[in-house]
Amino acid sequence: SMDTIPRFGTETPHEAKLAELMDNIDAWGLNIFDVHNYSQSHSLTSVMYTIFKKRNLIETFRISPQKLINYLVTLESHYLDVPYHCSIHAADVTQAIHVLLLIPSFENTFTDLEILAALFAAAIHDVDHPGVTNQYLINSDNELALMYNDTSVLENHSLAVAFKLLQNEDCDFIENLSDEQRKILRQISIDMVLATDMSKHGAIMQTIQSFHQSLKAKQCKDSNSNSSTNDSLVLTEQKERVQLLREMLHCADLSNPTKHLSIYTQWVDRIMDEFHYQGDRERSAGMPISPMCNRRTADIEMAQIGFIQAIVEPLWQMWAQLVYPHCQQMLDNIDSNRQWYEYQISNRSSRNNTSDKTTSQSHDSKEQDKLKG
Ligand SMILES: COc1ccc(C2=NN(C3CCN(c4nc(N)nc5ccccc45)CC3)C(=O)[C@@H]3CC=CC[C@H]23)cc1OC
Ligand SMILES: [Mg+2]
Ligand SMILES: [Zn+2]
Repeated sequence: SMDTIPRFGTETPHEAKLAELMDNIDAWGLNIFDVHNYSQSHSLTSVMYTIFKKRNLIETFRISPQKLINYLVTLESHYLDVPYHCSIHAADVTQAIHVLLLIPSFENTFTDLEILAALFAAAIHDVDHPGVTNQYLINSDNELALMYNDTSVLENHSLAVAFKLLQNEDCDFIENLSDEQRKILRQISIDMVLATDMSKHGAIMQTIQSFHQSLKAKQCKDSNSNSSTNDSLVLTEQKERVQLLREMLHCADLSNPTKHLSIYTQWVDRIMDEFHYQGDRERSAGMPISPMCNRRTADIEMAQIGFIQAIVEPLWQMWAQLVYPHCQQMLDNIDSNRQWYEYQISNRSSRNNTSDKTTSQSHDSKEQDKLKG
C-alpha cells in the first residue's frame, strides 16, 4: 500500500536533507552527487521516482508505485561500479532531460507517453555499461561485439538489459499501458538510446541545422497569446518529435561541461579514470591505446578543450538557438569552463618556466613572494 513507500522511493536516514536537494529537481544546478550520498546510493531511483510523481505520470499511466520502485531499484543495481558510466550518470542524464523538457518552448510539444518514454530512455541508456568503449569491445573480440555485430554494441546491450528487466512481473510498471502505448514507448526508447552512440554524432549534427530552421519557421506566433506560449514548438509529426527527443538525450548525455565547474570537474575525473583504466588494459594486451586513454601521456585539460570545441559547444549552440533564450546558462557555463581549462594550461606553462619543476601551489606562492621581493 502507499504508506509503505518512502517519500523519495528509497529508505534513507537523511530524508530531510534529500527533500531539500529534491527542491532543486527542476534546476540545472541540482547536485546529483549529494543526491547519491543522501539517498544511500539510490540517486537514479530517487530522481526518477520524484520526477514521475511531480509529473503525475503515476496517475496518468496507472502505474503501481511499488512496481515502479521495484523496476528502478533493479535497474539501478544493474549499473556497474565503474567510475563514469555508473547509476549516478544515469540519474544525472535523467534529471537533465527532465529540465530540458520543462523549457517553455516545449510546453505544448510532447505527449505524456513521449515524456514517459524520454525519461525511461535516459534512465536505462547506459545500464550494465562495462566502463570500456564500443571500439575496445570490438578490438578485444568481446562477446557483446559478437552478439551485436560491432554495431552500437553498448547501446544495444543497455536496451536489451533494460527491457529484459521489465519482463519480471514485479517490475512491470507499464502493465496498464495499452499494447499500442507499450509499442510506442519501446519504439521511442530504442530510437533515443541508439542515438547516444557517439558514432551517430556526425549524422545528428548534419541534420540538426536544417531541422531546427524548419521548426523555427513553423513556430506558432499566435499574436494574442502571452509571451510564454508564444514560442512553443508544435510538431504535428511523431517522427519529428522523436527526432527532437533524440537530440535532447544526446545533449543530456553531453551535458557535463554545461554544469557548474565543481560538478563538471568531478565528471572529468571519473571519465578520465575510466578511459585510463581502459588504456591500461589495452597497453597490457599489446593493443593500440585509444585516444585520451593513455595515463602516461594524458593531457586532461587539452582533452576537455578539444571535447568542448569539437563536440559539446557546437551541439549546445544549435540547441540553445532553437530554444533561445532558455539555454543561455548552459552556454555560459561551457564558455567559463573552457576558459578555466585554458587558464590551467597557461598557468602550467608559466609554472614550468620557474627554476624547480615542482608544481605545488605552495611553491608557486613562495615563488611569487620572491618575485615581489
Ligand atoms: C567530462 O568529459 C567527458 C565526458 C564524456 C565523454 C565521452 N566521450 N566519448 C567519445 C567522444 C569523442 N571522442 C573523441 N575521440 C577522438 N578520437 N578525438 C576526439 C577529439 C576531441 C573530442 C573528443 C574526441 C571519443 C570519446 C564517448 O563516446 C562517451 C560515451 C557517450 C557520450 C560521451 C562520452 C568524454 C569526456 O571528455 C573527453
Ligand atoms: Mg552510452
Ligand atoms: Zn551516457
